Amino acid sequence: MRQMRMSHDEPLLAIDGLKTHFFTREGTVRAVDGVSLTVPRGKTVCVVGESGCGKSVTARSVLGLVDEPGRIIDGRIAWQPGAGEPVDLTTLDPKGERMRRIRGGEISMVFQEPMASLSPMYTIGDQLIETIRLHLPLGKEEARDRAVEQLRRVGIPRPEERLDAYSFQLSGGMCQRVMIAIALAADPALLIADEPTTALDVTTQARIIDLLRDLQAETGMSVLFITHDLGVVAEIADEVVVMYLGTVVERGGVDEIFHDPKHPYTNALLGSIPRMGAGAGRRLATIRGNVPHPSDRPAGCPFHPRCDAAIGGVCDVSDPPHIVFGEARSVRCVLHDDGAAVGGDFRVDGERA
Ligand SMILES: Nc1ncnc2c1ncn2[C@@H]1O[C@H](COP(=O)(O)OP(=O)(O)OP(=O)(O)O)[C@@H](O)[C@H]1O
Repeated sequence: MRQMRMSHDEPLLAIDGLKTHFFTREGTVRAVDGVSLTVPRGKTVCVVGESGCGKSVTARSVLGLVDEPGRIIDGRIAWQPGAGEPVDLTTLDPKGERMRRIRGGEISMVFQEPMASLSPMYTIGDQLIETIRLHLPLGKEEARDRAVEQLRRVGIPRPEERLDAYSFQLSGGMCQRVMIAIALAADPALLIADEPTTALDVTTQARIIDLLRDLQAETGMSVLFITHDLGVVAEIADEVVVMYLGTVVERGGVDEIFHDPKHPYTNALLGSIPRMGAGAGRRLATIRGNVPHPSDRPAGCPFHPRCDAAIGGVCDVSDPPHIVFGEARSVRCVLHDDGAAVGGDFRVDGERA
């Protein structure tokens, strides 16, 4: 079932300078603090970083799903599924008609806990058919046929029977397949997957990743995939966005990130991937220290207290420069603030982290 999408150069989604803060009694939590990234048409962009870096809050900001006491306080999220003018999602009422049509219709999301996302009170079929009828002008029978087709598409055996099952009768992997079927029910242009395999066992994880890759290739949709697992990134990404403490520290194509990482944080993340055949006695490198809480952000480069390459009097004092090497290739680090050091075509952007 290949979909034809209008091809033009603008990215499907362009997040620019997004700031989403939580105004808690204890103070302001700058969970997302100036994030810029783009999702091109038909590509999979992975957002990677340790827990607490702001990956989920970035994703939830796109769909107007930021929990209280959070608020988008700055930035733009340009959404352009067709050839017309982009809509800035930050300007839409999160509970309004337009956002409700976009959410689940044009942009869908799957979450980490499939069991928690499905209601135990209704059958799989009820929940799938409800989503289909919400977004597509189909009668009951047609919606039921489409529901069966959707379950078949995500690899659920005997889909007609499974329509009458409840989530608690299915395994975690099957529930995640159902969630993916619901997410894709209205053929969205963008699927946001927030750690969709983290709660699953390793074999099931691999199957779900394969499924998402196949569905992406079949439909031509774009995918924004959030994970802390660089092994998963290697499997599925076209482009990678590395986040640290509410900011994007590096962006690049998947090969560039794995073979030519520029930010010490990216390097450290790569050093912590378990490798096949590395030898049972070999200890895995871990990144020293922890991600500080966003309300307690260090001065200068947020990564400097954990960085082996940090320069005293520089990294602990000044914001790192944003160095742009190409459209989807950039790094925020003073180590590359020198043409001779990196070579090639680069410029230092005026914008600061
Ligand atoms: N409702 C909230 N109130 C206050 N702070 C919040 C709230 N939701 C998220 N945060 C804070 O925002 C920061 C970013 O959280 P986020 O969930 O986006 O991180 P993440 O990178 O997705 O991590 P994980 O992989 O653990 O989900 C965290 O420090 C978190 O404590």
